[in-house]
Amino acid sequence: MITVSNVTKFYSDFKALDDVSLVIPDGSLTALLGPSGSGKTSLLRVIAGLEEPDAGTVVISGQDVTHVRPQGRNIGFVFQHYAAFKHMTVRDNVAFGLTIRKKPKAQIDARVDELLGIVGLAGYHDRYPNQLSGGQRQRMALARALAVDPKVLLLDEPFGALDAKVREELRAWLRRLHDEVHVTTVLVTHDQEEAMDVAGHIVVMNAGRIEQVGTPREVYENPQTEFVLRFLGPVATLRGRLVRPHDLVLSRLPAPGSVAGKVNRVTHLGFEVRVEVRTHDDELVTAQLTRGEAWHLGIEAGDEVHITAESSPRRPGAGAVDPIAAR
Ligand SMILES: Nc1ncnc2c1ncn2[C@@H]1O[C@H](COP(=O)(O)OP(=O)(O)OP(=O)(O)O)[C@@H](O)[C@H]1O
Repeated sequence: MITVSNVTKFYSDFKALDDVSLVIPDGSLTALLGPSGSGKTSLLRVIAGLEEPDAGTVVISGQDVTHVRPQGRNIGFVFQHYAAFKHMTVRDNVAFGLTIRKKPKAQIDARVDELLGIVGLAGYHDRYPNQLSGGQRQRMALARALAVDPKVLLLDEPFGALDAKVREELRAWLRRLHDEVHVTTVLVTHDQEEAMDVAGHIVVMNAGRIEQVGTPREVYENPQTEFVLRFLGPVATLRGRLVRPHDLVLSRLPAPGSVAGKVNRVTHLGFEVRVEVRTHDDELVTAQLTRGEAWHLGIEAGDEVHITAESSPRRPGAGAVDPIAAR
């Protein structure tokens, strides 16, 4: 378990972290999610010991490590622009931490084989980093970080520099890897889809503070602040109330609490259909329908419709969100 208590971090007179407290459970995969400058990297660096906080403490597995150097914390790291040792083979890069700990050669060879298998680079022992693709290099970096059996794995935008398709593959792969090795993992990302896709817990950060902590479902379906609601997905405004566009229901006939309007535009985006409605109070509202729903309604520009806002957690069958059962 990682326990961060009342951590404040200044860079000169700029407060990058403002009284941050957080508990990261053992074996979890936690994403620190927030816009650029919200303090994600600073928090990760404080956990890693690369930055010392101005106030507060960091405890890892019961040990107060606030003033312990990174080398003494038993953590593994991977950064976005991972600096591999270019003159060393994949084998030697992965073995590095074990070699400097003077482990026996047979033990190192066995561990390297095992790790290269886990990260999908079996047989790549003798290549050099410049003979690998970007995604393969990041996987080698993960193998290297895992080699010394860290208690905690810290990843700062590890797939940030890669193209969308490779990122997606690596995310799926990271999830599987985490299921296999269960090392407590903290991942920094500014990409909400990446966080929702890969993490079991999401810590939403804004301006040096934590806005909300929860499972992907909790933070998406029960956002505690307007910031979280807006950061995690699109929002529409209906009579001043903020809702997700897919929680807007359109009907031909008025319903209790519905708002009347005229369809401005219908956009077909494959599975999704966006319907822009100008209400009679002159609000412009975009509802998101499935193709089936849109077809069923047979809606076209110029039609009169009635809009109702539904909140997804209360939709029949969905039930309340159970923080334990969700993911
Ligand atoms: N070494 C530093 N000296 C001065 N200011 C810094 C330093 N490192 C970070 N900052 C500032 O602290 C704030 C938080 O930075 P941090 O890197 O933690 O944010 P972030 O959420 O990780 O952002 P990004 O997604 O852009 O990396 C930013 O405003 C940044 O400019």
